[in-house]
Amino acid sequence: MSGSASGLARETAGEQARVDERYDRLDLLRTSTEERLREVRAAGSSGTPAARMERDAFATLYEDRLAQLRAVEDRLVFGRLDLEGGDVRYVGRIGLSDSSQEQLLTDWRAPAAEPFYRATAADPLGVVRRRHLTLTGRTVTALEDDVVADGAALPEGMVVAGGGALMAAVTAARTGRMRDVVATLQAEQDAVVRAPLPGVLVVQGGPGTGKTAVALHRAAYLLYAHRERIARSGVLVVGPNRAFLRYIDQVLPALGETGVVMASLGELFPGVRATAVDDDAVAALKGDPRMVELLAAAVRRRQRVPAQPRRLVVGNHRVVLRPRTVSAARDSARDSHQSHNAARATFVRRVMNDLVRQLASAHGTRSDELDADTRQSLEAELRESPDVRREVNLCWMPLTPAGVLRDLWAKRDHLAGAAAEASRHDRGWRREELALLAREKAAPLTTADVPLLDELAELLGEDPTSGAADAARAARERSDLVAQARSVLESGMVDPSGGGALSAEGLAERWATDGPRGSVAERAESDRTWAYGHVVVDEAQELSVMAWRVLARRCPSRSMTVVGDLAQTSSAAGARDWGQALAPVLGTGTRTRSGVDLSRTFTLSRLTVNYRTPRQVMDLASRVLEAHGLPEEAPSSIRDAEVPPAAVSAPAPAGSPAWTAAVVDAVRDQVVALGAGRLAVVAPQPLVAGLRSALGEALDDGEVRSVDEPADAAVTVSDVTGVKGLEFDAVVLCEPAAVVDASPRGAGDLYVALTRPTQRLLVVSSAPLPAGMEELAGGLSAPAHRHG
Ligand SMILES: Nc1ncnc2c1ncn2[C@@H]1O[C@H](COP(=O)(O)OP(=O)(O)OP(=O)(O)O)[C@@H](O)[C@H]1O
Repeated sequence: MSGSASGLARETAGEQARVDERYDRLDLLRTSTEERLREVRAAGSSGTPAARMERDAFATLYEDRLAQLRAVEDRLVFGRLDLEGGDVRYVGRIGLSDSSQEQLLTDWRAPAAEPFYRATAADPLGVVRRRHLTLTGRTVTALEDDVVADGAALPEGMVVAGGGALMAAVTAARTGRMRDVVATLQAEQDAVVRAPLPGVLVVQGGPGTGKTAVALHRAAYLLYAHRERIARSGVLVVGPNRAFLRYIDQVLPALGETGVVMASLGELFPGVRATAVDDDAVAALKGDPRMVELLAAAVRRRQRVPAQPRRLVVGNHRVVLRPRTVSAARDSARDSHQSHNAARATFVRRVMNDLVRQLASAHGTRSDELDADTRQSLEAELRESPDVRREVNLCWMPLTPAGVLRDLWAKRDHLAGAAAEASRHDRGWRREELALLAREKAAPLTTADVPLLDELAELLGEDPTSGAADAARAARERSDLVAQARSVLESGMVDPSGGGALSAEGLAERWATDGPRGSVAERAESDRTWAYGHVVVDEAQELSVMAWRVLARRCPSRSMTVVGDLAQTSSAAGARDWGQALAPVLGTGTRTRSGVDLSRTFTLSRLTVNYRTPRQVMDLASRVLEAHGLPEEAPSSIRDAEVPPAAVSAPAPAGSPAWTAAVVDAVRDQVVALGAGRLAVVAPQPLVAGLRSALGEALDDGEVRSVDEPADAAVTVSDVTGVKGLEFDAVVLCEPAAVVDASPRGAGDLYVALTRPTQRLLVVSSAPLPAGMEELAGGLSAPAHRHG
């Protein structure tokens, strides 16, 4: 069933008029918000502090609203539902109503929009026809209809347009930035997006199944649907590295959400931005649960008892720091079960008591006769003594996480001693393992160090002398200020112009839950002990036990969305089983004294359709998956490749000049064949630098980039780790056998590399192709033949 050409033209013109009406409304809201912002700013910095704070608060609010209204420009309206009974509902990025409060546009996250994603012929949810509108700029360029109700039930004269909004979206050339998929979210994805807030939801899905897309849409959905519960505590999205976060950073703003905190694993500790990466084996050790005991032992070993009594000069007198006294003080400080820095006060008090007694008797006074003033002056005398300060500090120093960690890696005796002590509680540490962990004191902190810093921060507590304490204090002060600002607004100061989205009620309600925009993000980022309302983890299969422990601390409510693919695990500390990986989050093994199991469970959802990779490429990747016995089934693709995957055999060993020339030739051919679009050259790590410089010389200036550079480069050269989670129109994969051999999880890496292209895959290899790729090997062509 389909409409005639003229019927379709009429239909399109009708939709255009409706779309124009909604953009007009958007324009009006923007103009009035701009106007209000101008007025607030024009008032300048005059008036009482309360009035200034009030204006600041309004300015933030208007800026926030304006940013949101601007962010939804692209594809503001994308859906229409024709409902039984004749009602029509438009679905778009935000909710809009006209001046008489008639709903013009339904926010995609509202319950009323759900049938747009969920209605099926079997369960039409009251929908007769679902229409996808494709816009270019503000112009309607295509319509596509699904008849959801029984065709016979269609109202007379209803036009049904063909098209392919999903196909158009998945075949579009990639820009290097992820786009939202709100217009074409599929039912299995929508079910994940709208899943209930509480608990741990694991989304297992093969490559290209939209896990990242779904995770981000879910964050936006939760902030909309449960704003009152989580806006104040915030949502944290964790990705593997900065390049990945840059790739996804436009999705949430386009969905109207700007206050989400995005962090890579290396940024989860306030004040640290670790980008250095350890070798696999070292990272695996740093992610090992044995680290918990090792770090605890390292801290305990910094609570020292001198082997011999120490004579200390205090003015003209002498006192003795006795090992027995220090040992007793240490025991009572430890018994307080406080963190190291907090318990130091107990330790010092106990030691000082003994020293005060000695000094009193040196002065000829009995300590049991001391009045408070005398006691205070004796203590002051002791504190002024450099000997006392030094020796007491040596026994129980205030410590910082970074200081302890650097010392642990740099000082052999520290590490060996802590390992020996930890081994009493835990499986022992082998000498070779300790040798791997050793490092120069000046070496930069790595991403795998970050969870260890967090663990140490738990053991050490706040160091009153460190910058972190200042930052936490500043965050608390800011938080107080925000509370004050909120109360000013709540005390009756409302927007006098009223009406529309910024009505008095709306404003008051909003301030009660939100505070000024950015404030949650700012506070959360600078406060290690911040408890997020929800945490979303992408590429979750790569996280070590130690990293999961950090996330468990950041999210005491354990409301989490965890997305990943066990078949793509490449880090040695990563997951092979979700239940095991999540043990630190679920509290697995936690029991009450009477044996009641307190551990939580998680809900598992699966995504099964690959929207990225063409069928022929995915088939190849599935054969690799099977041949190497990787867990999980490959997803099915929704479209065929225009060009099937191919392989060329390189004429000389990898890395040689002739090999490099063959790769450069292959890349040049692909760039030409691709036209517009992005290409990745993926190679084993040792070959990356050579390829990057050869391609830089051979191709046009500025065309070749590493993944760390701006993502819109035409050609990216990277190892597999760098392209994880990303996608490219074409991929030239070099030396797949070496990718497999490079690490115990090499087959997973090959699977990742093979599933990056949206259109073309070309393999260049000097060695025989690995298991699963035999069919491609059958078609191996020598470059000379190819070019001949
Ligand atoms: N419903 C959809 N409509 C249109 N495009 C979609 C849809 N779902 C996913 N995509 C597209 O498919 C591609 C893959 O999505 P995404 O990167 O989220 O997958 P992934 O499961 O995280 O993949 P990987 O595990 O390989 O990192 C993206 O380009 C995304 O925009």
